[in-house]
Amino acid sequence: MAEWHIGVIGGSGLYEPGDLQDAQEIQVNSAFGEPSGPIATGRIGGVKFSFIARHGAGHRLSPSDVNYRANVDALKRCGVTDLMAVSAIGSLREDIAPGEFVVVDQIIDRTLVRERSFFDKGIVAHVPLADPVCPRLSKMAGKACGKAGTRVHQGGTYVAIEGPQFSTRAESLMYREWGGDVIGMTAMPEARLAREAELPYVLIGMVTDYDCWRDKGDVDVAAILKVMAGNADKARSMLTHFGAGLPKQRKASPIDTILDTAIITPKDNWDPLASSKLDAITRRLWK
Ligand SMILES: CSC[C@H]1O[C@H](OP(=O)(O)O)[C@H](O)[C@@H]1O
Ligand SMILES: Nc1ncnc2[nH]cnc12
Repeated sequence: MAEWHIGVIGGSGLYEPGDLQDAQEIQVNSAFGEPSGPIATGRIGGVKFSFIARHGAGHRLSPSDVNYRANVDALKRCGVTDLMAVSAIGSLREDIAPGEFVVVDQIIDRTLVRERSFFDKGIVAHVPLADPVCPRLSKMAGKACGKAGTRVHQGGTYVAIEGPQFSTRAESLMYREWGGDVIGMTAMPEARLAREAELPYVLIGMVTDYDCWRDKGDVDVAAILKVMAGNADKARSMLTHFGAGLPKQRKASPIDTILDTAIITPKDNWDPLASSKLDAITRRLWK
């Protein structure tokens, strides 16, 4: 059993975590390039948290420009044990309304041009991804959303599009046919990379709009921004309740050691350059 250390990736609208005590801002270098910005570390409810704003200060990075590998690697270097993503999402279902939260449990990946693996050269790994989020964290996050006073949907399929444009109406209708419940632009490759970094991942979507399947018009960014401000307050409250509600000690998760059975390249054949880039992620296996 060990201490929790929650990494938080704050999406559109959530640029700072709120109630972070003993806060410090640190710059963390990654062998995978530049993270989106500095990491704020501190404690919420006595639990360690490290926070990064996904789109950087002032929201300068588009979903395709976010260096997802560097962000996950930098948080791993800080020693986080688990990863919580908070994201603005559109709804593909009548019953999921703007202002509500969805604890996502499945993802359909429609992204096109992103680095999606830490194991792209010199060491080959195939991690399982059937269930891309951690059920334990999802349950606790759902409870925390409820305590923050928002209606929460426990489970839902997120369609990850490349963006930055919103979808065409035909695409939006097709995603509904596919079983998509919500839509966004960032859950992939983030969830893939979290799994490769042996970090249990939870994704809390804050609904801002109905995408374009429902009404005649377009998705309206001005309307999104209005809903987003209220959502961000609720997300900060959710983080406070989440920190307060965690059990004192963290029990091991199967995801903590997922690379034991995923790396197919024998250690003797590991490329030294790949190995040194992957030092934070594979250090556990060096012994
Ligand atoms: C501002 S609406 C579109 C934008 O918001 C979401 O970002 P994030 O997932 O980081 O909250 C969505 O994925 C798009 O990037
Ligand atoms: N309708 C939508 N499509 C894609 N990403 C979104 N993020 C928030 N609303 C969205």
